[in-house]
Amino acid sequence: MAKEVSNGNHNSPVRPPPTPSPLRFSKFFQSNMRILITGGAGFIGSHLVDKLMENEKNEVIVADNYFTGSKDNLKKWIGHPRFELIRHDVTEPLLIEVDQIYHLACPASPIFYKYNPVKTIKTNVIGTLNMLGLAKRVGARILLTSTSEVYGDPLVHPQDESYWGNVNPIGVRSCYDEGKRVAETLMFDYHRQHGIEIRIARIFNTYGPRMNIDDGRVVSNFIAQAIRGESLTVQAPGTQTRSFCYVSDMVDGLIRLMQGENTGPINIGNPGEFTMLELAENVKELINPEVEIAMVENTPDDPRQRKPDITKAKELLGWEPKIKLRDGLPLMEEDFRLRLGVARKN
Ligand SMILES: NC(=O)c1ccc[n+]([C@@H]2O[C@H](COP(=O)([O-])OP(=O)(O)OC[C@H]3O[C@@H](n4cnc5c(N)ncnc54)[C@H](O)[C@@H]3O)[C@@H](O)[C@H]2O)c1
Ligand SMILES: O=c1ccn([C@@H]2O[C@H](COP(=O)(O)OP(=O)(O)O[C@H]3OC[C@@H](O)[C@H](O)[C@H]3O)[C@@H](O)[C@H]2O)c(=O)[nH]1
Repeated sequence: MAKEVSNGNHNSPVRPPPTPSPLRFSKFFQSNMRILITGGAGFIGSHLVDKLMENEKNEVIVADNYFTGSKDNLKKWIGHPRFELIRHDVTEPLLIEVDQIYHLACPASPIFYKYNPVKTIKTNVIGTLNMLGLAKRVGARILLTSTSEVYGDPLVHPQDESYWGNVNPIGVRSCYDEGKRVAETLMFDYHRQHGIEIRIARIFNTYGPRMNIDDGRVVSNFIAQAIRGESLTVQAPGTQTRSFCYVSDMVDGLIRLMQGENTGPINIGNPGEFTMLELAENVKELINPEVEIAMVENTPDDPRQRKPDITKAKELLGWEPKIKLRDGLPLMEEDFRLRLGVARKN
């Protein structure tokens, strides 16, 4: 009979994890850690690749179907002996040998996740099942990038991890919100039932270089519009709030969570909260004071307020964000100007 261990976060005992792959305690001349990043060709994933590749003991494998990601984001690593890129859709099983899995694969921008909602659910549910099956087979630790959207249109503010959320189960955002909620459930069921080592990050709005220019998310929209000299499209009423985390802070938080001893869920985000009108005013002032701000129609079920309580991340991971919005926006502007081919006027 297997000895039962406590998972630290719950009173109920869990089964001990399966035996990790021998690769985790690897041999001479081999990397110590083989790390799979699903969705590694996307925005956050490619920055995570950059950070993990800095450690010479890591071998990084990216599996991505390029729906919203691109090989371009990884071009500096293609051909590197410690890097491998696989065109793969996570809704299909993947048979490889790895020690850690960062499971990011899923379109994140509302216009992309609503484009094919059934596929978004398949990605979240079947994709997460497949990655948990892989983790179980090889004894890998798996981290899921969940989202602040599991809190829906929150009635508690700021949101801490004990809040169960206020999600519309039949709305146009549900494919993503409910998909991620099921993905979290699957993670905990595999943990309790099979002893899989899990980590769950609830990511709040993240921004930075490499976001798709036509991504549709608010920071990338405003920066591209400001650079092109177009009006900044604030969706009504403009008083809705978000809290924006710079991508290097996010990557640091994800790695700490993976390497630490806590399953989560843990909020990772920047508690600096802004209305969309305030964001537009900041972008206008920093990037192009000549542009106008235009109020446009919003989409259904847009959350009215969002701000992470990061007490848990501070206490359990020793993590808090370092980059303020007004410092992060110019870093992103530089990358967008290069890609749009528009130089700054002096
Ligand atoms: N950026 C944010 O503000 C934010 C906030 C909360 C949660 N997240 C989560 O973080 C993760 C990464 O987000 P991002 O902002 O980098 O988004 P992104 O769209 O830039 O990256 C997602 C990546 O997943 C890939 N992908 C999508 N479906 C796939 C599938 N079926 N099989 C294989 N690959 C697939 C895409 O091609 C892309 O490379 C997502 O899981 C997202 O839900 C992001
Ligand atoms: O051009 C725009 C785009 C968006 N917005 C507003 O900006 C706010 C943020 O919208 P975004 O599309 O950037 O992102 P959302 O916060 O709605 O969703 C995001 O939340 C967390 C992640 O899981 C995902 O990356 C994404 O779903 C919304 O209130 C939206 O109405 C604008 O005012 N103008």
